[in-house]
Amino acid sequence: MSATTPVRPVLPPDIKARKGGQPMVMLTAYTTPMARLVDPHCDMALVGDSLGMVLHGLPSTVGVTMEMMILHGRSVVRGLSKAMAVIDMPFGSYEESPQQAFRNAARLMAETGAPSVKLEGGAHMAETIAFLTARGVPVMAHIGLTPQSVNTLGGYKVVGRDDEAAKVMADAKACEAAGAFAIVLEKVPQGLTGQITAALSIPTIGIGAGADCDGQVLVIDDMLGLFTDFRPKFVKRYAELGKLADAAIATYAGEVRARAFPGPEHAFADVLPVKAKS
Ligand SMILES: Nc1nc(=O)c2c([nH]1)NC[C@@H]1CN(c3ccc(C(=O)N[C@@H](CCC(=O)O)C(=O)O)cc3)CN21
Ligand SMILES: CC(C)C(=O)C(=O)O
Ligand SMILES: [Mg+2]
Repeated sequence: MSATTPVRPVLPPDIKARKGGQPMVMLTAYTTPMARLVDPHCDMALVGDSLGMVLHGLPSTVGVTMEMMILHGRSVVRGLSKAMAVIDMPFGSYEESPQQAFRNAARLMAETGAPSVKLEGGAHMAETIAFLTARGVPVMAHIGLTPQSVNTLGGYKVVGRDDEAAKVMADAKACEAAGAFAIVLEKVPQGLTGQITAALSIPTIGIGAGADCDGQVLVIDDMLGLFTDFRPKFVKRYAELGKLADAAIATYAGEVRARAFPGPEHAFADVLPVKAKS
């Protein structure tokens, strides 16, 4: 491509068109440097509200605010040149009414530059998804385990076993009918994931939902071994960066205490020779 040809950004219709193709790749990113690492390899970068737990030490995603999502969303968008940003709507910013959801989604998009939002909920959010989609807000839905509802669900358990399966399928179909461009399936049994993926004309993106999805997403700090407070079964560790960092910090601490760091190569020469005292 010539230097004068602008790279056309990936937009939600491009993602939607990849239904049934090669699996799409999505990771979270919360900052510019992480976005730069994710961008060349991924189709989408998720500014997940998991940032509340991973970066801010919150006990769940319930305490995440619009201000936190905007600050991190801006940071991520600055680091992307190829992958499409998706930004989570935080708890309390969209559930009240379609109007509240539009006001906050528009703010997230306008103030971060992300071309799409994600919100948790199935059939009960369908009216809101349709309202947003009709007004220029592309929506990725998130069903199955919806972490913002941890207090009503009572934990981060599998959703959609036994008699619950029909409800998850109905949620998926309701989100599709409402105009969602893709759906995240979290901690859904793999057989049900396959049925949902086959039944829908929009892509499914799985996390703990097995292989039968149109794409996969993970929290980047989990797969890099940087976040270790909990380790769901669905996380595969591709690196142990937390362990590498611990070893590096321990070495630094030892060298400082032993006066082995800094060495002369890390220091600056004086302009004039320091005169020896006579
Ligand atoms: N770092 C991180 N990774 C995530 O995947 C993630 C977040 N944070 N924050 C928001 C939600 C919360 N999620 C979670 C959190 C914990 C488990 C977990 O501990 N799962 C265990 C079983 C727990 C149970 O049955 O109660 C597992 O083995 O899957 C799963 C998903 C997924 N999301
Ligand atoms: C786990 C993913 C899907 C998410 O919603 C997040 O990172 O907040
Ligand atoms: Mg989330």
